[in-house]
Amino acid sequence: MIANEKQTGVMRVGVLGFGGLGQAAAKVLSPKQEMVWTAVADHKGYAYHPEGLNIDACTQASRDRYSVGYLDSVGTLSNNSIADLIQQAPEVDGYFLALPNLPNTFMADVARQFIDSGWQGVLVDALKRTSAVEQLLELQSDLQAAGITYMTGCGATPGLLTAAAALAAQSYAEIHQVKITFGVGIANWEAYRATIREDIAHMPDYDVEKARAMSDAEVAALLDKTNGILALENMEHADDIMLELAGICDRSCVSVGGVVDTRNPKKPLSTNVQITGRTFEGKTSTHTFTLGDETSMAANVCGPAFGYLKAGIALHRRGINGLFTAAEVMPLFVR
Ligand SMILES: NC(=O)c1ccc[n+]([C@@H]2O[C@H](COP(=O)([O-])OP(=O)(O)OC[C@H]3O[C@@H](n4cnc5c(N)ncnc54)[C@H](O)[C@@H]3O)[C@@H](O)[C@H]2O)c1
Repeated sequence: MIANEKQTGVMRVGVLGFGGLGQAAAKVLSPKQEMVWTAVADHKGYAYHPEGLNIDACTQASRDRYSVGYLDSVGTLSNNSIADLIQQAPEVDGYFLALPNLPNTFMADVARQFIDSGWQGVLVDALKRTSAVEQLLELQSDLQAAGITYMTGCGATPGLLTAAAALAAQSYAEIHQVKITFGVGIANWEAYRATIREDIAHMPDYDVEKARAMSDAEVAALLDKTNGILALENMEHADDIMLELAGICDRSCVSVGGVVDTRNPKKPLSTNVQITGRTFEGKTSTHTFTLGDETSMAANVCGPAFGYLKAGIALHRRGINGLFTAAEVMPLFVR
């Protein structure tokens, strides 16, 4: 058995959702010494082992039988997998919520399940929509009272790029514009069903409910029409509210758009954030932070998510609970 986290320094980590991001998250964790992956849930079941889960066995169960709940000895099938896992695994220090936010109220509902359960620890999400983060803000005092430290918007965008904007803003006396442009390349859309549906929801004539209700065949037919490309602009993205909450600029100064190629792992363009402002000397300038083209969406979401999980655990240990965003806390590198 792994001794208590405070004695060993090892943090016990759970991943909720075992799709594209959840499986990548488990791979990101596997060489880490400071974190051990002990819990996972998907929509049909969960698996838990206090000494760590076997990534190959979990991936195989998910691929061949569509749920980690089928795993021998560590797996349990459940229609209420998140609530059941929370009860079965009280010593998990923190969870990465790699779950679809479909409907747009889902993540706030999951947060309420944690609040009601009596579990205390750290939650990290990679939420995208402004309105989803607004729902979590309404839970601020409940999270504090429950002893939960919740880090929201901690993926790539929002997340890494929002944090880069917050850092770059320090050169300026006034921020005029933050422009985020992302390029994502994935070999096949079915590896990231929720991500692609949530992106489709931003297209003209679509919304979250319409995209959520689409069958796989309908998604494939839409992608056939666009040659596998989703081009998105002026998206409702929580980078805006996060930078506003951090006191950096009004949300109207922030814009997010990008291109997703669902048929080619090569990025269609380089992901970047441009921060334009005026210095104290009156000069207008732009800082640009560009992600390396070789880094995948999964690397740029899961790396930051665990960096913020570590930062959240440090805050939680100091008795600091409640909701934080990626724009107000520095992620801590996980060794
Ligand atoms: N912020 C960012 O930069 C960023 C980037 C990419 C993706 N995302 C977000 O990450 C999320 C996950 O995306 P994905 O493509 O990996 O999803 P996916 O569809 O590949 O996987 C979703 C997983 O969640 C599980 N699940 C669904 N409902 C559940 C429930 N009620 N209880 C337990 N498990 C449940 C499914 O079984 C599956 O394992 C999406 O919301 C997406 O928007 C954020």
